[in-house]
Amino acid sequence: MTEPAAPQAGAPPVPDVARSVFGDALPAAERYVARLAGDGVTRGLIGPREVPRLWERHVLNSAAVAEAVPEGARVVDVGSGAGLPGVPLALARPDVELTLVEPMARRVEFLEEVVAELGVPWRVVRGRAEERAVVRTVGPVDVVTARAVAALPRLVGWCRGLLRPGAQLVALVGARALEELPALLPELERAGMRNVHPRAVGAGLGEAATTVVVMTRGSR
Ligand SMILES: C[S@@+](CC[C@H](N)C(=O)[O-])C[C@H]1O[C@@H](n2cnc3c(N)ncnc32)[C@H](O)[C@@H]1O
Repeated sequence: MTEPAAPQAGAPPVPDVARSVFGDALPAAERYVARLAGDGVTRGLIGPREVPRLWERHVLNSAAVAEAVPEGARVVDVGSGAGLPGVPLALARPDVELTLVEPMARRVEFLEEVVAELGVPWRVVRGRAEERAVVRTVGPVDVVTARAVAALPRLVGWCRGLLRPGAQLVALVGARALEELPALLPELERAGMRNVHPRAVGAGLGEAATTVVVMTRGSR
């Protein structure tokens, strides 16, 4: 995929667990982290205080999503921002076919540069998930991933058109969204989603372990 990464000034050290998560793609993951720590900060995509915790809080936390994604899935990462969780997911799981969807021009530019630097076959699409042109270009897919994009009911409304019936939405959520989940179930079901459940992922990744909410689009 890419040559081994040269150590970069300012890039945080690689945690041991990253080797087992990324395997042969570790050099590519290191390049991505170096780019986030450099360009990502100067261009305002990542806060400078995030740099020391880029691996655990962002990259490994995103790669943990891989556990909830079936083999060979067509995946769209919606509201990808600087590439999270899509980029670490697809580096950890080269079997998936990844599209990154993001409306903001400077973030799209960053994502296109990441794809070019890593020499990977991912698509970057500029637009909002719910736009007809985006749905026409991208969908329908097997899995939509999202981190920190919107509350679940709104996210479902935006992503429905991208999900084929039976496809899954996998959303990384914080503690508050998890607490609110039981109260949201009727609304999510009215929006056509089935089998909505939280799933712990990334056991063994230390502080990068997290929870995703997984739900399946029904047939209507
Ligand atoms: C808080 S950022 C999170 C970025 C990234 N997922 C992460 O975890 O670092 C939310 C992102 O969602 C994008 N976004 C907002 N509304 C969107 C929509 N309707 N469709 C796709 N992306 C959207 C924003 O441009 C922004 O990049």
